[in-house]
Amino acid sequence: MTNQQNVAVLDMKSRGLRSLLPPSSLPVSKSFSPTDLKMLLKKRLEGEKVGTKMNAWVDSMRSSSPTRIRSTYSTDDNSSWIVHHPSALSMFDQIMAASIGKQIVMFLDYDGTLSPIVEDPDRAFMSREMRAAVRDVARYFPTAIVTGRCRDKVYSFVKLSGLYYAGSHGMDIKGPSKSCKYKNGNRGVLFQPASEFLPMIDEVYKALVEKTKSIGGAKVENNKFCVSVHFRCVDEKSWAALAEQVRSVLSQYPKLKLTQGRKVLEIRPTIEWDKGRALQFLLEALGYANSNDVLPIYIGDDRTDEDAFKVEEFLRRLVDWKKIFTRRRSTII
Ligand SMILES: O=P(O)(O)OC[C@H]1O[C@H](O[C@H]2O[C@H](CO)[C@@H](O)[C@H](O)[C@H]2O)[C@H](O)[C@@H](O)[C@@H]1O
Repeated sequence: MTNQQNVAVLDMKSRGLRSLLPPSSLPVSKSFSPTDLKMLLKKRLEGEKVGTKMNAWVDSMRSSSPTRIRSTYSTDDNSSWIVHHPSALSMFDQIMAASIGKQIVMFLDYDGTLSPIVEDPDRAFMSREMRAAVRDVARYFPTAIVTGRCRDKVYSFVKLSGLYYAGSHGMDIKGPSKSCKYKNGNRGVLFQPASEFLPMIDEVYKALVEKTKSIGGAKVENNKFCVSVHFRCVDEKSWAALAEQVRSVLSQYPKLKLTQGRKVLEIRPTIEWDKGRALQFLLEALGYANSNDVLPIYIGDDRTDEDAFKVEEFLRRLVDWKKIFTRRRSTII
């Protein structure tokens, strides 16, 4: 009887423990003290917490970069996103009407907006036609490239000196290297609100390169004030492993946070600064702080995958409009 009871108790413990530990790690004949059990339970709960977090990460990695098919909305559906956010091209005349008497300032995202999305981030080149369209727009309107990329890298792709560049998600802002004819112009502007994070970002970059080197297709990109971990070329089966490596590095750096882009995990400082703040900063630098005389236009791809041809067409129409408008005004005068 006693024996049976003992067996029963042992059985209960081992069944209970089996659910706390992976099967292979269960020493069947070992008896566990209440303290052991408490510790195991605590570990299990911690594990579950991390596990839940990891599942959430992987789910959101899966949902990043929706396909064109998923982002095509039916205009019949009143609740669809596109009804509330109509194409800038179809609203072109209305936008231009709203811009009369105001200075248009152009803000352009790079990846997925000026350049197509490609597998290798080092080969995301923009077309010659797109470069010409951006160059023309910048002739008529103050123009800034606002990107998650390192500023020098995006400059090496865009190769236009008359523009403002805000790299590292707006944490690295520089004015045009050639003379600028706009209001205050503020040609020499250089703003780096996260400069104290440089050594930390460099350290994290190295740690991530090391930790992810065994995961096929993973690529870590140093964007100076932030780091990108690309998983576009990683087999989906390894996404959880990759996310776990990123999490383990990030857990050592409470001053850094994780955000997500298109098939990319982005690690950046927890400062109150982003592309939106960079946009405000640039408007101020151009002399349009709290001004009603300005119409900022931002073109970015976000999650809806705007077609680069549409972006180019919009830029061209803007320049044509400006030329016609200027001609008309000078005829009236
Ligand atoms: O703000 P953005 O200019 O859109 O930069 C965001 C990230 O863009 C780049 O990655 C994306 O484009 C790559 C090339 O087409 C593609 O391979 C990757 O999957 C996309 O996420 C850039 O490489 C990242 O560093 C930026 O964070």
